[in-house]
Amino acid sequence: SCVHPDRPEPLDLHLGMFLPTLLNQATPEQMERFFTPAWNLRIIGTYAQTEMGHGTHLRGLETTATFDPSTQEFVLHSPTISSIKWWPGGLGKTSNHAIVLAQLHTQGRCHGLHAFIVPIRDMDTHVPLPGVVVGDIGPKFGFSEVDNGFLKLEHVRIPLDNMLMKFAKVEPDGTYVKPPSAKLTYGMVFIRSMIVGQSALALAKSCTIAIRYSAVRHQSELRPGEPEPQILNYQTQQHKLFPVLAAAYAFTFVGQYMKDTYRRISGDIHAGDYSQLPELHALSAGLKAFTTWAANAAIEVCRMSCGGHGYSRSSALPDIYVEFTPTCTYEGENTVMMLQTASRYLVKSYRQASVGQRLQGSVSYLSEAAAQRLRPRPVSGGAAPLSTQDLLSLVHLYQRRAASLVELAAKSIQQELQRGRSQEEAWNHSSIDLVRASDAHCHFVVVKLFVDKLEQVDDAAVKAVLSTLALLYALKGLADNSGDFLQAGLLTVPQATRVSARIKELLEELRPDAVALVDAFDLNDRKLNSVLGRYDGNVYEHLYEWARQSPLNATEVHESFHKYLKPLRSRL
Ligand SMILES: CCCCCCCCCC/C=C\CCCC(=O)SCCNC(=O)CCNC(=O)[C@H](O)C(C)(C)COP(=O)(O)OP(=O)(O)OC[C@H]1O[C@@H](n2cnc3c(N)ncnc32)[C@H](O)[C@@H]1OP(=O)(O)O
Ligand SMILES: Cc1cc2nc3c(=O)[nH]c(=O)nc-3n(C[C@H](O)[C@H](O)[C@H](O)COP(=O)(O)OP(=O)(O)OC[C@H]3O[C@@H](n4cnc5c(N)ncnc54)[C@H](O)[C@@H]3O)c2cc1C
Repeated sequence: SCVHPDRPEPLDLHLGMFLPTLLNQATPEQMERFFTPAWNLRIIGTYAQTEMGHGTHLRGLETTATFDPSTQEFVLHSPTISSIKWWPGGLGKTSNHAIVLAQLHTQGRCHGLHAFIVPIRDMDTHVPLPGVVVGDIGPKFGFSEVDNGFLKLEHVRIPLDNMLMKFAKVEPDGTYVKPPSAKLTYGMVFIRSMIVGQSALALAKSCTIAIRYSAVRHQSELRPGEPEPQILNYQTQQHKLFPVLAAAYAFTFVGQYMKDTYRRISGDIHAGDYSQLPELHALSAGLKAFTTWAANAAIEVCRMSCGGHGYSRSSALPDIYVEFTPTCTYEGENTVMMLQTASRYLVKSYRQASVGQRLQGSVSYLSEAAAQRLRPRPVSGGAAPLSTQDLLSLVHLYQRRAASLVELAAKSIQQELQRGRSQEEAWNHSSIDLVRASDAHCHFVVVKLFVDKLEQVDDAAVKAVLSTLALLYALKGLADNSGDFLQAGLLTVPQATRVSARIKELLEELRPDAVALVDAFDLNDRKLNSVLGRYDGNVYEHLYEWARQSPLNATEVHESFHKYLKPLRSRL
């Protein structure tokens, strides 16, 4: 069948990770030897890092690469059942090479995880090479188009020059040369940055389908005796879908920002300036987790808002969900990514700000908060006046919520230490607070970027409707997380009531533009692949046609009648 755009494919890892890893970590000679044939699909590769026993804990990966100076080769080996590479996309049946992440051993010492290019299948016959046991891991929740595979290496030898050596090196005598920064070998920042844009696309597709269908679907009675209304006129339907629409726009802008930031900082890194790598790691890890969790939940809201037909594959919503949901797991499991952002960036920045350091980038607000803590608090101590119309004041509110939760997490660690717990235990007993702090930080970044984007919009009408969407996104987030704002003294109960009232007004304001706002995503019918989301709104005829095409309808009397039902009857 023709390849459908956006469906997962066996070549995704080749295109999305094998080639980018070569670009980031191969020497010019290795680029010549591997990138060119890989670009021409002579070499088809995957990124084999995860093992059956470890995905998150990279330092726990067991595959070894031991240098043999007598033959100038590395010996790649899977020492235990749990060390078998497990999950890499395209590994099972498609790839003939793999970038294998293994613990490098040379001159009797282990130097940690490094990347090695390992041929796994014969370039002509595609038969697995000697010492290579490779196959598919079996059916999954989805991703049925992709042969996620396993790879067991039995003392497989590769040349010295198959270790990606742009940063770290092994000399012919086995001497290990450290990389300029240990962080350069982690990788994965590229895909995490791209996933933010994938979250936006998944949201745009889902709310386009759900909002268009909600404009076509008529159901029940709003006013006795009147025709059944469009379900999009129900306040509850708007309350489900319009925040998703707002998030789709928000994440589109964040996805663009993430791509631009990745491009800018990876350019600096290639020029030898690694100073921004911590910010890029923290931002990509946090925003990947924040946007995928939010999008994952929102796709289900869109599906359920379409009633029974949303559960039909004809809507495309089940497939969008099944294909999107692993983004919360792969490329860095979301909880772990949130902890990375908090522990490796936010708390570290909080401590620097607390001793007066002026912070830059997305955490500069922590310096403001530290300075604020040194100033005498206002006697009233109450929440500042809340404007449900002024976007900048809402950005400031999100900033203060984030600062408050970062401080709460940092203080929790301090308190645990004062109770006599070890560093590791203190951090673990504060990890719920750490995740909350990361979530709040990312939420602030998203709201701020949405509002910043409005400054670039010249068309008054477009700016007005985008401002309404931004207001809805910010106020809905405030309502959903009112506990944080109340706990931080940033919101009062009367203000929370006003927020709820304002949200209802915004839903009403957006109703006339809702369909135009999803049309603006410009997702054609082929890309949406949804009967419910058709641009022409001609749902029922196409739903009937779609059902008629079902394989089960190839015959009027299915063979099961003769094979099972009829014999069963005769035995009763
Ligand atoms: C163009 C066409 C495209 C076509 C289609 C493309 C679509 C592709 C679809 C792809 C589909 C599926 C792909 C899925 C692929 C995968 O899943 S690959 C495997 C992913 N696995 C992970 O992400 C593992 C997650 N775990 C980790 O990253 C590490 O274990 C973790 C960071 C959590 C902990 O590692 P430690 O070694 O314990 O590190 P720490 O002590 O926490 O930190 C040490 C310092 O290093 C810094 N750090 C950590 N990670 C990074 C990084 N990635 N980049 C930069 N820096 C990093 C960290 O901040 C610490 O710094 P400090 O010492 O504090 O200064
Ligand atoms: C569809 C799909 C495609 C994939 N493609 C690839 C690929 O191409 N290449 C590849 O190498 N891998 C791939 N993976 C594997 C993926 O990267 C891992 O599944 C992911 O990194 C999570 O690791 P894990 O499965 O070991 O889960 P675990 O790390 O075991 O996580 C299980 C639970 O433990 C928790 N946990 C783990 N560590 C901590 C911690 N330090 N603190 C708090 N909680 C913690 C997690 O939050 C989670 O709730 C793919 C996975 C999927 C589902």
